[in-house]
Amino acid sequence: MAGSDGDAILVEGKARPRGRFPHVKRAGDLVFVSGTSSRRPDGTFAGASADPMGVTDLDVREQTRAVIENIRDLLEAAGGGLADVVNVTAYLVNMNDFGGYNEVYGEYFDETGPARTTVAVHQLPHPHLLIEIACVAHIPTTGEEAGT
Ligand SMILES: N/C(=C\C=C\C(=O)O)C(=O)O
Repeated sequence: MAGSDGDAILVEGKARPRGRFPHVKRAGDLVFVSGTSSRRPDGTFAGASADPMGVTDLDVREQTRAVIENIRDLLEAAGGGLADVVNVTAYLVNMNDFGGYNEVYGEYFDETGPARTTVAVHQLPHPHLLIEIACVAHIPTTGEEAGT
């Protein structure tokens, strides 16, 4: 954990938030994960490349996998994991990517897993992004967090 102010956590080794918000915020036994992309700590994106002419190659499957793996890391910093996720909100810039996204999603979660909502949005905070996911996890506190 890079920093923690009360129940707000910035996770060391992960891409820094692009604004003044934490990666993760705990509220009681619920842990809220900020919208997360496939961004790496160096600012590049898994599932996105561009040639010198600016022609892009964007892969929703690779981006979806990287997003979920990033979320896994954030949840582990909060003492939990993907199995604790109870709600997912996924933002796609193009519903034509739904199939690829849904396929990779199904490798991580099934009908016993979190509730899910998927919507298309006009834009995400970088033109190479096809997907961003925010989620909520149920991770009961152990008491150690409060120093008890
Ligand atoms: N969650 C937000 C941006 C995330 C960007 C990223 O993970 O690359 C936000 O601006 O609210």
